[in-house]
Formats: sequence, C-alpha cells, structure tokens
Amino acid sequence: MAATRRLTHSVAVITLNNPPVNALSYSLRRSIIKEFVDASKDSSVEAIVLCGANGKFCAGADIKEFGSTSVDSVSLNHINDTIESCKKPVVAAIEGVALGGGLELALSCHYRVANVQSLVGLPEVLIGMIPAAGGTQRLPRLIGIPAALDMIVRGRHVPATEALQLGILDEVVKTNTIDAAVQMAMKVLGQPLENRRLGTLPVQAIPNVDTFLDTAVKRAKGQFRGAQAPLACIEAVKATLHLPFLKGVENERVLTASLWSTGQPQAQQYAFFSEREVGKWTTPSGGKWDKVPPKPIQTAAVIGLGTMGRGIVTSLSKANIPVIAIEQDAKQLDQGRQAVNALLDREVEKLKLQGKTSVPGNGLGSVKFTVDLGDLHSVDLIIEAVYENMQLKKEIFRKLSSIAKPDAFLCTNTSGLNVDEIASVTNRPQQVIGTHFFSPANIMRLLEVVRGQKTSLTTIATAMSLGKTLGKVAVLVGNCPLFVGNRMLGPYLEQVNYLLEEGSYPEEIDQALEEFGFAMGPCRMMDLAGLDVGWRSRMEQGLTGTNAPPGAPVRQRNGKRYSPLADLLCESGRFGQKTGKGWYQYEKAGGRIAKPDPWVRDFLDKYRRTHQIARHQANSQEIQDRCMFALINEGFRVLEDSIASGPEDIDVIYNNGYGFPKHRGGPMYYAANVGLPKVLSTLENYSKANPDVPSMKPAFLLRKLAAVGGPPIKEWRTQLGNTSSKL
Ligand SMILES: C/C=C(\C)C(=O)SCCNC(=O)CCNC(=O)[C@H](O)C(C)(C)COP(=O)(O)OP(=O)(O)OC[C@H]1O[C@@H](n2cnc3c(N)ncnc32)[C@H](O)[C@@H]1OP(=O)(O)O
Repeated sequence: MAATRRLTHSVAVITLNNPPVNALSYSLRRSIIKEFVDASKDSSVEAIVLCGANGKFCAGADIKEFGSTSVDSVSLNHINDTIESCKKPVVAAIEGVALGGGLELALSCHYRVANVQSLVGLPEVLIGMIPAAGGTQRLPRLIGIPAALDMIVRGRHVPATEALQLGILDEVVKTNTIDAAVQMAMKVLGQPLENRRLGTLPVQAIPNVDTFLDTAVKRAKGQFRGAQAPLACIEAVKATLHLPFLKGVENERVLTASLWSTGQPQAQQYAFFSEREVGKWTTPSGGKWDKVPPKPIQTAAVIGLGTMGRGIVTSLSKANIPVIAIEQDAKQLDQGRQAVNALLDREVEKLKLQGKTSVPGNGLGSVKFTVDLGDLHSVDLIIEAVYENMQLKKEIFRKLSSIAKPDAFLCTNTSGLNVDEIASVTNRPQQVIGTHFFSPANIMRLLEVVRGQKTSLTTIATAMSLGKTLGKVAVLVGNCPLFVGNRMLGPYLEQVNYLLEEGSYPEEIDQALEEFGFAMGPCRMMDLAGLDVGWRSRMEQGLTGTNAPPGAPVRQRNGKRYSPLADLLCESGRFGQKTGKGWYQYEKAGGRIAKPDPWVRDFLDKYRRTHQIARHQANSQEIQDRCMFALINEGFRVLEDSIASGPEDIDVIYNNGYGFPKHRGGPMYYAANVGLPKVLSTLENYSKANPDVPSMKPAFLLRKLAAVGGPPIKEWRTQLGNTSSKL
C-alpha cells in the first residue's frame, strides 16, 4: 500500500495503490504526503495529477482503522490542506469511485476530471459518521448548501454525469481519464488558483436558510429514527454559515468525537463489514465461497406474476438478464405484464437520471411473457414464485423436472416452506434451492438463500452469485420452517399480541418500536403484510377455526399461552390495509395512511373485560425489551440449530429485510451491546412468571455465552463450536 509517482511531460502523476479500493490507510496517507511534497518541491514538475490504481480513485478512509489508538501523525485533513494550498495546479483523475475521504481528497485538488462510469459521494453517514476531512465545509462552498446537504445526509453515490451538472466535476470523459487529467493540468498551467481553493471561498447565501435547515432536521428525525449521524451532518454543514473554514473543520472533529461516544458508528461499521462477510459463505462439508465457482446465468424465468414474481422479474431485467415471465392464463399474464412494464418504466426513468440510457435496451434484460411452461426448456435458472402452497409448488417442480434442461437450476421463492420437500419431487434435488426474496423484490436488498439437504455447492455458489448480480445482499441459511427472519418474527409478534391482550394499544406498541428505530412498528407491519396470511396458517395448523381442538380454552393451545386476538380481527373481516381495516383504520381498502381506530380500542377493552384481564399498560421500555428479547432469544436458537452460520448473518437479515435500525447494528449486536447477562436475566424473570410462554425460555446458547461473561460478538462463533449443523 503506497503511492507511486511518475512524470508525464512536466506533470507528476501520483497513483494511490492500496487494493482493493485504495482506502486511505495510515501507510497510504504517509506515502501520499511524501510523494506530494516531493513533487511540489521538484522543479521539473509543473503540475500534479492524483489518481488511483486498479480503476478506482479511492473509497475513503480505511474503515478498519477507525477507533485504533495508534497516534495518527498524518491526518487526511493535513494532506488535503497541503494539496489545496499547493502553488502548482493539482488535478484529481477519478475512475471507479471517489467516496468519503476519497472525494474529500479530490475536493482539495484544484480540478476534477472523472470517467463517465464513475461515482462520487460522501457516504460517511451510512457508517454512522460525518465527512470529517473537510467534506462538510468544501462541498457546500462548491455546490451550495441544498445540493451538498442532500448528498451528505443521504450518503448518495452520485453518477459522474450528475456530478458534472452539480459542479463537483470539471470534466467527464469516456476514454483515458488519467490522460485527460494530464491534459487538463497542462491546460491550466499559469492560470490563477485562488478561486480553485474551495476552503478559501465563501458559501453561497440562500434565502430563509434557517427555515431550510430546521426542515432538514425535522425530516431527518422522521426518516432516520434515532440515527445521530444525519443530524450531525446537518449541524456540520450549518457551520459553513457562521464559522470560517478551519473552525468548520475543527467542528467536524468535535461532532465526530461526540458521534463516536454514542456507539452508533461502531454499530453501523459492524453492519457494513457483516454485509460483506456474509458473501463469504462456508459449509461444514468444506464448501467455501472462493473454492466453488458459480455457473453463469445468461437466461432466467419466473413462474407466477403476483407481487413477488413481478418484483423478481424486474430485478432480473434490471441486472440485464433476459427473463421469461410465466402465468397460468392469459388474463393473469396480461395483469402481470402491465405491472412489470410499469415497474420497468420506473427503472428506465431512474437510468435516464443517471445518464445511462445510451446502452442498447437501456441496459435492461428483455422480458418475454408467456403462459407456456414449455418455453422454459433452455433457460439457465427458473424461479418459482407462486403463492405459498406446498401442493401447488410440488406440482410445478414435478413439471419442471421434465421441461427444464438437465443443468438448469430450480429455485423456489418461499418465505418458509420446506425446500427439501419441494426438491424431493424433482429429478435433480442437488440443483434445487430456496430464494426467499422480500417484498417489493425489485427494491428490498435482502435475499435469504435456503440450502436443502441435497443442494450442491455449485447451486449455492450460483444462487449467492445471482444475489450479488441483482444488487442484493444474499445470506445463506439452513432449511427449517420459516428459515431465519420469519422464524424469529414469531416470538416477537407473540409478545406484541400478549401486550395487546394485557392493555397496550397498537399505536403505543408501534410508537415504542419505531422510537427504538424500526422502520415500521409491528402492528402496522402486520396490517401491511395482511393479517389473513397468519390466520390461514394458524387454521392449517389446527390452532383456530374448525380444525381447532374442540373445547380448547380460548387463550391456550397444547398447554401454552395463545392469543386469539388476530383470529378475532380476521373473523370480523379486518385483514389489514387490503380491507381498509386491521389493527388500524385506513382511508380506503388498499389505503396506506394508518389511523388509530376507536373500534380496535373498544374491541381490546371488551376482550379484557370478557377474560377478566386486569389492565397493565406497559411503558416503552417494557415493550421494547419484551419484543426485542423475544426476537433475540429465537436468534440464539437459530444459531444453536446452525440455521444461520453466525450472529452477523442474522443481523444482516434483520437490517436489510425487516427494517431493523442499522445504527443499532442488528438484533444480535444489540444483545451484545445491552449485555448478555441482562438479556438472560430479563428473559429468566419473564419466563418464571409466564411458564406457559416457552418462546421466552432462555436459549441454551444465550446461557452459555452469558456464563462466560457475554463476550464480544466476534467471539461468539468460537462458542458455537459443537452444535450439529444443518448448513
Ligand atoms: C471521516 C470518515 C472518512 C473520511 C471516510 O472516508 S469514511 C469511509 C467512506 N467510504 C465509504 O463509506 C465507502 C465504503 N465502501 C463502499 O461503499 C464499497 O465498498 C465500494 C462502493 C467502494 C465498493 O463496492 P464493491 O465493489 O461492491 O466492493 P465491496 O463493498 O465488497 O468492497 C471490497 C472490499 O473493500 C473493503 N472496503 C471497501 N471500502 C472500504 C473502506 N473505506 N475501508 C476499508 N475497507 C473497505 C470491503 O470491506 C471489501 O473487503 P473484503 O470483504 O474484500 O475484505
């Protein structure tokens, strides 16, 4: 990891080289400053170009070095100030990415030339930080407060063409970026540099700036629910209005220290690295991500064009994979076609904004709509996405066995059905795998890849690689009812129901969990998903309806506590958003604006009277603890059963599929942070008082880890040691 220097004409080209992304580690920074100072002193050098090796400019500070106690004598701020004040023109040649400290470095150069394919941005907020190497001070001085604030608070990766329009870049090129930067350096020789030093420029005034910033704070509080970094970003940008540049940079440092003390950056950086770690899957049979090459997927098919199927088709097309989309009859096919086309139109609009419409077909894979399963004879991978019915799925997989080419992969999009049972009806169980997409599938980042007993390593590698191609974060999980995410949701929602029975109202529970940081409280989530889904499943399990055991106590099943509340809502036609009524009332069937419903309050009050339940109104802390610890406890059981290979996998699933607040790291990271002994004792107390709620009985693994003092999360895997593996 070093910066190297060569001379082209009279231009010194300094190349940052620290694979894979030229992160600004301590040693790279030391090397950059040495080469830069040497070049600026060298009389044969008239101008300097900064560029990155391996087609990338720089992805910013080395996140792995954050929090390290080593003395940092070469700060990025020092480098940036040295560059900016250089008397020779300095040009940044941006290829690939200039992110975070990478863009801050480029902003301290006097000119910026970028490749048309490159992305620039200040995404520090996504790892719980602010751009603290002068980014919050230089960018507003360059492009104005509104545009800078938008980029910094959202952490957006901005395509080069947009960055050119914003004024971040001086030139965008399609061919050799470094040559273009050298040309630019030669062209500007002799021109004054004063107005190119962003740190010396005033920030452009905007009308009603205070109102503008207050609105930004309100919006960020609503949108990011408890995350401190977006607010600190606004605070830092605001300082450009009343502090001189150097004081503004000092303020960045103070804000960073204060953020660090909240623990949120550490949690978000754990989440960042966990997302990358889950791609490095292993299996106990010795399979490993870097040993098993995936098969290329040139064509794909999706069976079923309901909500999930439409999103999956769109997702494949977006990744430029030609898709065959299948429905069972002409009417449903037509509905599916219209819906997919509408989704694809939106994608084209987005590509237009990114200036990417010159690619043939707009860079989208073609979609062929058909009702003929026979059309699938030559596709590489088929995703079945019909509704959750085992018999129907088996029937389709039986047919696919004879239709699909022998080496085709068969995927089932299920949120919890047994992948082995589906695979068992095929002539190729080794090529069958579960791909659990999350709705809307063209937007949600999570993909649970569910491995069956007979799934081959090549099939795993191919499904995991497909997930990456689709821009998703794919997590390999074992096959058990409901897999990881939905399985953990069970005990969480059980607590929600018990809290409702005991005296909380839906809006109080939602408020407590939204304050915790969840994107959506559980009652609104159940309304969105449809209360009838769980009701049907409970009927099938014989817990309610005509199959329920005759004479069973209303609030008990098989000796365990049972809440019939959701069944009663469904019996009165309240299925959630789709019927305009559920735990809330909506403006119309299919409406989205949830309003507390006096009917529900009345219903809950009557229910308590009928069952003589003394009202207990839990406060926010109790609601959060009971729901979170129920979720976490099941997470430990998932680990005991080896359904997920580590706590990071669970956290990635929850952060990306269930709206868990990333600034808390994920449920398992949160547990480690709260302290496992505390989680254990809370569960023990609850369990003693409620022996009929087995889901709250502390998991064995939780006890085991708490007994050794609750080690840091990165040490948990070693304790998982001897568990029998289903992966
Ligand atoms: C104050 C704070 C300042 C000044 C900062 O600069 S904070 C850092 C700001 N930068 C970022 O947040 C960028 C983070 N990186 C990314 O968004 C992406 O990695 C990428 C867009 C740069 C590349 O994406 P992709 O091609 O998909 O590759 P991966 O994400 O898988 O990354 C490849 C490996 O590089 C490691 N990596 C990436 N960025 C950093 C970084 N800034 N510091 C340290 N390491 C980084 C990443 O973990 C991958 O590592 P391996 O998994 O391969 O070991």
